[in-house]
Amino acid sequence: MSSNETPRGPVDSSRVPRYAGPATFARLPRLDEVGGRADVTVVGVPFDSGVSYRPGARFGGNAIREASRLLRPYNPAQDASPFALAQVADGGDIAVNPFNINEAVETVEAAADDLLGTGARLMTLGGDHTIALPLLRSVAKKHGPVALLHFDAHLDTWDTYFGAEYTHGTPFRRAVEEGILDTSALSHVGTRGPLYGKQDLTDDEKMGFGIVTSADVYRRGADEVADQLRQRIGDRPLYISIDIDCLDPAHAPGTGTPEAGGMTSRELLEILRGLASCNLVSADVVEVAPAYDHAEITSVAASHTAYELTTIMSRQIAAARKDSEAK
Ligand SMILES: N=C(N)NCCCC(=O)O
Ligand SMILES: [Zn+2]
Ligand SMILES: [Zn+2]
Repeated sequence: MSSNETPRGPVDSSRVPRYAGPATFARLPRLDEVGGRADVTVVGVPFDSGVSYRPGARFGGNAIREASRLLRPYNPAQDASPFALAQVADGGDIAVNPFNINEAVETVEAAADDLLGTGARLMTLGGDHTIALPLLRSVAKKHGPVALLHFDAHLDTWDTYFGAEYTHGTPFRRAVEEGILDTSALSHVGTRGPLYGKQDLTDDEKMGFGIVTSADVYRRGADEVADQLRQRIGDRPLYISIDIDCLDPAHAPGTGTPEAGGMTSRELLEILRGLASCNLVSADVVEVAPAYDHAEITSVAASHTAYELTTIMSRQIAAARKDSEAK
């Protein structure tokens, strides 16, 4: 979008009831309806062949789109209208091979290359957590090694499962091995639950990760946690990967590997709002498995999470545009 064009926003819910018509994220236009170019492209990756327990996250993206019908255009928590500040559009799904993980990973990387190549930032809706690896590869091609903020019950830095390198429990070990992460700014948030052994933590720390457990969030509060994370990240290009199982199963029952004792959706949203000044280059929300959901609890939480992330990106795009116009 050039600076003098007005972004095309969502369908007006006061004219067309929000439950009518096919779902796009937040009722935004499809990418092809805005000439194939957007500032932020929302894209689904219906892939869950990398899971170690309950399958079903392949249906996550569309469940989030359905739940996002109720999002409204003004975000008071960030005092911004994200879809007016920048062109946000729904790029549909990346169609990947469910029977060949390696091929699926390659397909996601190539599709992300194409989308990022248009100048857009990506707001990806998973899919299981395997897809974070090809997304990070693509982002690193554009920005160099990126800072990573990983919200998850799990470390996802394990080595292999049944000999498989690309799974939803291993993307961040692969990413560190490939040198696509800035190892001076890696954090897990929301970590909890049983591990295979203490070595899991030793390995993870060696890779450079800091851990903010879900109990830390509860004890210290969202603002203090966000402050600490912001300091660690600085002005590095940042990728945020959000496994919805970072939330307690009470707040996100619809997921494949639930763990008790997680964050509330309020804590997650507040931490994200506290990161609004970070240079967020792309993000994902993964592991929504609607078959285990009730009353859209999980997909509503995921849709609001994606909304906050989109708002952060839109605000930065608008601010950068203003800056360059002033020059
Ligand atoms: N990324 C998610 N959601 N889960 C990873 C769990 C891996 C395991 O079963 O040990
Ligand atoms: Zn997880
Ligand atoms: Zn995960």
